[in-house]
Amino acid sequence: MPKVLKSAVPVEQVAARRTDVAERVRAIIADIRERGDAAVRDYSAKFDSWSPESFRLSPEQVDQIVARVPAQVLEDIRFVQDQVRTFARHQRDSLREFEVETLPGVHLGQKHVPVAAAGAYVPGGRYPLTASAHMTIVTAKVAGVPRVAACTPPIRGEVPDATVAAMHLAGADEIYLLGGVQAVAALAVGTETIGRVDLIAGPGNAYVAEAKRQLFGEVGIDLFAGPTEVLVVADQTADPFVVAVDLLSQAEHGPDSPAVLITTSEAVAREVLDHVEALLPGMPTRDFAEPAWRDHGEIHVVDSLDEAFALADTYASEHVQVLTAEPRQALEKMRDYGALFLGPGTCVSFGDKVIGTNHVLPTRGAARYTGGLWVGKYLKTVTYQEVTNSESSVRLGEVCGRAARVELFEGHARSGDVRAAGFRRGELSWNPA
Ligand SMILES: NC(=O)c1ccc[n+]([C@@H]2O[C@H](COP(=O)([O-])OP(=O)(O)OC[C@H]3O[C@@H](n4cnc5c(N)ncnc54)[C@H](O)[C@@H]3O)[C@@H](O)[C@H]2O)c1
Ligand SMILES: N[C@H](CO)Cc1c[nH]c[nH+]1
Ligand SMILES: [Zn+2]
Repeated sequence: MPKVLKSAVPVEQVAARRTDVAERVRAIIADIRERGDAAVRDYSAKFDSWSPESFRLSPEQVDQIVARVPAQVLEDIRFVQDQVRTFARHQRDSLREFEVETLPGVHLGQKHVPVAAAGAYVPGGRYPLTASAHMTIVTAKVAGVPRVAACTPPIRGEVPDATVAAMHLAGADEIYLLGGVQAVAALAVGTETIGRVDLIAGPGNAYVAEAKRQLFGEVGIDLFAGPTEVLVVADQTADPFVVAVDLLSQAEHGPDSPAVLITTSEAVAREVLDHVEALLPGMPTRDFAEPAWRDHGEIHVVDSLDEAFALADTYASEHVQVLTAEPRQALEKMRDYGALFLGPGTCVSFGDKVIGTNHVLPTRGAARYTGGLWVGKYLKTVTYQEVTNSESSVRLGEVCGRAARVELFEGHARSGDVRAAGFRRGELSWNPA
């Protein structure tokens, strides 16, 4: 019989917190629309103790910051950016542009055009999320975005040196030390000093994710990528200590980060619970991990792996770590997740920091309808058409006239009529004299 060994806080409590966040974000966006840069400055001072002369870093400031970063850190940034770039290039090369002739002289085509300007949000209010610079900016540049305006918040008034270095090395065209709703809103609506962009990509806390959600439409967004989530599917072969470490590795992101275990082994579940309790007090980030585990930690014991995968799908979790004897089964059995981590040889932290797949992933159920950030999110898949055969123009014009009139669209019908009649009588041609 399925059993719940640990459950999370009731959904109503979570919903109430979300409503509160949504209202605050709405008020900040409205204020920035009205007062522009002055409001941006006020919120940056309030939330991040940061109110410089200019939020944009000059090339000289960037050079000074990069010079402060230890050589090993820069080498690691370059290594990881190479991994991210390699994977992103494969994604780009997998995209097909084509033109097909569907009727004589009827040419239909598809192209992928990068957005002209993208905002790359690199989070970091609580701790530096340097790796998000690789994920957002390198990927945008592989997609061919000409203007990438990248924002990251200072951390309690301090410049995140490694993150700025990563933004620079990734190829950002503009770097702003600005975070939160104020950064997202400025990029979306444009202020005197920050030019508006066409699309904003990147992860963030509940405020950042909600700001992107509210501004969607006025600006494009990559996906809903809010507070981190992890779900582990484990059988009796899993090492309970590894499971506990992996759950806490993501719970440390913040007090609103869910960590869920679904296992077929009650013995593993009980050991995991003990390890988590033992590990938590020694975690330097326990201020985030403890409330996350207390309020959003769950342990479910189920009867079979099929049941485990089916239950896991209902969470549509951002990350799913599979620690079972045959982890690749998950590729067939699961549908709803941001990314899968198969077997004990890899982990969510590899995806977060080093391996090369993109760590900007859907949260709060968005994995039901989207995958994570990738080259394609910066591209617009557009179509075009051309007809170079008069008989086809006549035929399409006649069908168009009839089809449009069924829907009472007389204006549309006439566009079809003039082509049908014009090409039939030879009054229309491709090279008019
Ligand atoms: N889903 C993903 O792909 C993914 C990837 C990486 C990180 N994340 C998430 O990103 C988040 C990073 O969080 P963070 O806080 O360190 O950085 P952040 O950059 O997302 O947010 C920092 C900003 O939050 C704003 N803020 C803080 N308190 C506020 C309040 N009370 N009202 C309004 N605005 C407020 C501040 O303006 C600050 O600049 C974590 O939740 C992490 O889980 C998600
Ligand atoms: N786990 C985060 C995605 O939700 C990504 C990340 C970056 N650094 C640490 N973690
Ligand atoms: Zn992480």
